[in-house]
Amino acid sequence: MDEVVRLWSVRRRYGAVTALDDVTIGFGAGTFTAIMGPSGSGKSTLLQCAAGLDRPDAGRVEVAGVTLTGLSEGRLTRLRRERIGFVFQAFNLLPTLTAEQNVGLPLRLAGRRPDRATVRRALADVGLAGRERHRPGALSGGQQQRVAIARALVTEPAVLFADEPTGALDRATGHEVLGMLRRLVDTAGQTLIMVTHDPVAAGYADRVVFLADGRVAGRLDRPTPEQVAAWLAAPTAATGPDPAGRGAQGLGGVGHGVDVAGGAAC
Ligand SMILES: Nc1ncnc2c1ncn2[C@@H]1O[C@H](COP(=O)(O)OP(=O)(O)OP(=O)(O)O)[C@@H](O)[C@H]1O
Repeated sequence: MDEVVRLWSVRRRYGAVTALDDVTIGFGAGTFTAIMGPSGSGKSTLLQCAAGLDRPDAGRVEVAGVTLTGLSEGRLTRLRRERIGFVFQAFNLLPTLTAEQNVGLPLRLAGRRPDRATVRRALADVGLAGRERHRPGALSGGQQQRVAIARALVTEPAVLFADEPTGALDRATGHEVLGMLRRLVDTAGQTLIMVTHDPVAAGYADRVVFLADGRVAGRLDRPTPEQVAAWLAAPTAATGPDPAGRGAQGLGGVGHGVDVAGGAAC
């Protein structure tokens, strides 16, 4: 399978803290991956490095066939604008702009005149036809996140990164947004990489990658929320020093599709 995003031996330190430690991982085209792990395990750092928002100290990152390492700030910014979409927990919409104007913003930043039909289609694709003139304050949390998703997708990015996209939403609204993201992957072939703490949210993904102490500690294919919760409930066993024991202790009863990677490629 083609990989849209690939990291090779990526390391990122902040002073004495090693946030990412020799991470090698690939993300297939048209797949939905959830990144999970305890607080401080390096999830956001992984996302930021993969999206070109942060630069690793060592290793290589490739997005849509372009190696980010060594790109000038200008070229990196252009690549981010044209090939990468990002959705945050806090929506990050501009409150004085309408939904339509918010969605058109990335096109303006890329020096393109937003075509009204393109912007309206992006809003319709996330179920917001008829809300084009609403400002964020007149929209519900779920609708605001849909505007943010339309904004991230309007440039037709090769990959969409989402950092806790349902963290600020109630459970029912979160399900709606996750269902919509799932459909984007299934029907439009969107590649999606999402950080989440929520096993239910991770259950929408094709694969869960678990981080611990800045390393890839394991992965779970076709995850159910119960399998994800079982993994998270035994992180020490799952990432312990004995590779043979890790699988047996950390994943008891989890079933098929489970792999303990221990920092190796996924
Ligand atoms: N800009 C920074 N300066 C200093 N330390 C940082 C910085 N960013 C991250 N770190 C540290 O790197 C480690 C990994 O942080 P990161 O935010 O990637 O973890 P996370 O798994 O996303 O955590 P959380 O689930 O709490 O958001 C942590 O120890 C964190 O304190």
